[in-house]
Amino acid sequence: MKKGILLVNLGSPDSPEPKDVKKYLGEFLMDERVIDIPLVARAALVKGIILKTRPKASAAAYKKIWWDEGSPLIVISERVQKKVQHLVDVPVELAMRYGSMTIKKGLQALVDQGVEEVLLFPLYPQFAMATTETITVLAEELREKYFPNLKIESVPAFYNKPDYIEVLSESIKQHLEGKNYEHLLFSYHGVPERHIRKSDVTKSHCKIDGSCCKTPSKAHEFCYRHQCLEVTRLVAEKLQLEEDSYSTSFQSRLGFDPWLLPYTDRTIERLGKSGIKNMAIVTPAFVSDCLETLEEIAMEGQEIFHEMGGQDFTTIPCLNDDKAWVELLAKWINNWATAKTIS
Ligand SMILES: C=CC1=C(C)c2cc3[nH]c(cc4nc(cc5[nH]c(cc1n2)c(C)c5CCC(=O)O)C(CCC(=O)O)=C4C)c(C)c3C=C
Ligand SMILES: [Fe+2]
Ligand SMILES: [Fe+2]
Repeated sequence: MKKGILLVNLGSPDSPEPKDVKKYLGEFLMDERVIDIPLVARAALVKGIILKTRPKASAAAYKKIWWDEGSPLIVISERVQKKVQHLVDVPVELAMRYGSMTIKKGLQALVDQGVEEVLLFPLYPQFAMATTETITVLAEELREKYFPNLKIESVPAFYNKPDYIEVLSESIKQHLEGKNYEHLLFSYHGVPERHIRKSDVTKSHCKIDGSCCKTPSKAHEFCYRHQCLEVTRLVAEKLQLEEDSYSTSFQSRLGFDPWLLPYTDRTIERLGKSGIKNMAIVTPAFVSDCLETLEEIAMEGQEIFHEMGGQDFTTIPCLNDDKAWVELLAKWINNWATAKTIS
């Protein structure tokens, strides 16, 4: 059976203009695994409220980070795809969950090359209903409808794979070389607390406050919060960070529901107020820099820190097209193509 790979990331609008941002946000936020409320209520919230005001504000934010070649998230993902393709013998295509570079087009491109068995690779280290799950569910729906003879296997969350932790830790170490930072903040994209409860396969493990996340449980295979906390713990162990010199927070909350705590903006504020002058921040829920890292963290986060009296704010880039990361992706893909396992 001829094999092929489909790398999948989140997606971006076609341009930073409000009309394109509105179209993109409409598709993104109407996903039942992103805003997980009944359809009628979701449509009223998204179309009746969010899309009336947010596209203009989001478009202004996108304009600040947009590159000549396009959206950073897409341009970086394309660079990764091309570099990985040079290192493996199977076809590698790239798709986005939302926007123009659809998963359907990605699967079609592989089928057109004679591929019969696909490794679907969501580019997210941690599992979340709003990221990994929505990709695998949509790919399966498309397979049933358009590609019934195709076999699709998905890469599960890779947050605790030793070789991933090694590559991430090394990248953080390199970017902190020569920096006299006092605190390293691990900021992960947030999700509503409700999402964590919904993904609890045991239906009884999750305590939301995080007290459960250190108790071994089957629930952790699908617990975003546990997986984020584990990345922080494993990197801190690898880099031998001193206790109290690092912490974890969650960014980008939307709406009024409770999201995972503590919030990144409040944490930066608190660190600045507490007299920390030099801080660094890393964003390991994203493998590519994007609006949430380049604008919300590197611009807004820095501004908050400075307003609170902080001085040096170091933002560590995502893995992007880092050589070691590309080589690791290629290694996993080659392992799957030859031995059917990515380890
Ligand atoms: C770990 C990855 C992500 C999770 C989990 C996630 C959940 C999530 N996001 C929203 C709402 C928005 N996210 C937006 C941008 C955005 N989100 C992610 C990743 C995750 N989102 C990325 C990589 C990006 C950047 C995309 C880019 O083009 O660079 C936005 C749009 C921007 C804005 O208006 O702020 C929204 C809205 C929800 C509701 C959610 C729920 C679980
Ligand atoms: Fe998001
Ligand atoms: Fe937990």
